[in-house]
Amino acid sequence: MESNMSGPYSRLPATEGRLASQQSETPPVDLRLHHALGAVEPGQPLDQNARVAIEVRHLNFYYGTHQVLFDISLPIRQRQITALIGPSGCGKSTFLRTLNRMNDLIPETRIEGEAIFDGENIYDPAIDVIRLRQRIGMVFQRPNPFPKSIFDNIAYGLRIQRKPRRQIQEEVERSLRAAALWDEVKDRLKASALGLSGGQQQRLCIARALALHPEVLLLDEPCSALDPIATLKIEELLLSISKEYTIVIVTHNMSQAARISQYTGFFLNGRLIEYGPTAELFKRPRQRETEDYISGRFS
Ligand SMILES: Nc1ncnc2c1ncn2[C@@H]1O[C@H](COP(=O)(O)OP(=O)(O)OP(=O)(O)O)[C@@H](O)[C@H]1O
Repeated sequence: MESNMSGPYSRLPATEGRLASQQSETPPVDLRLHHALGAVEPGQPLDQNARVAIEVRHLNFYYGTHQVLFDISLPIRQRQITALIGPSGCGKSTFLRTLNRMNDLIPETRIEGEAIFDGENIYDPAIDVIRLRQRIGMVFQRPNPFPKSIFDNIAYGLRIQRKPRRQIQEEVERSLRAAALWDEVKDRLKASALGLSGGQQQRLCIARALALHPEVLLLDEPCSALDPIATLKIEELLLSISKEYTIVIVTHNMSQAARISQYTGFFLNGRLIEYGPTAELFKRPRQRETEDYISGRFS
């Protein structure tokens, strides 16, 4: 066990939004809603003054001739957590990867529209993509530490940036502390990162991203390979760093979206059906499809 379940999380179920698809019978809607929302109000308090970090406008995306995103427009607000939910294959991950041009690595993809970040269009061919990915970091579904020591995993990017040794040491500690991992690993920084538990590895990957001082952190189902306790640790960590970082998280776990985010976007078949404050989207969805999804009528 990585931690005691205490504090506000002790009352919350860690039920996956995919529950219905894993059972032969769909649970009653009110039970699903209970699972989705838990015993607390959905949604973190909004910062009403939060600026827009990334303004996405009329985004279309194609794999070859296959269009998978249709006219997506939404603001990603600064130092708030935005959750992206929706059934499998609806385009959440593809959308997330458009935000730091990770899709560029996939051949024969095409994008239309724009995403304005710090006054520049992310899709402008003149953008320095390496720099963009430092400013908009990414953490993936499966923890993917390098087969190196814990220290070297964090130091890797800093060494590429030719940071002085002393600064690297400070950054390693700062990042591991921010990722709530320092106390667990401070006595074995030279040990292989592959010896850490799955949850620790994922926090290491978050620390590795934070070491490069990103402004935005994109997380693609970061807890899907983790047990409920490790999942709650990641959620606590995201809540603590969201005061400093803009976070966008793809999740299949509706209770997770309801617990940790200020804003939620619901995707279906490549379209953004609804976007808004998490509390409103979960309590008073405006679209029938959103209501059907969050109440478990399909998954
Ligand atoms: N590399 C790729 N090449 C071609 N098609 C792809 C590729 N990646 C995803 N797709 C297709 O794009 C669509 C959207 O997929 P995407 O992974 O973005 O959805 P998702 O909502 O994140 O799904 P999941 O929740 O299952 O991860 C799907 O039809 C998928 O098959």
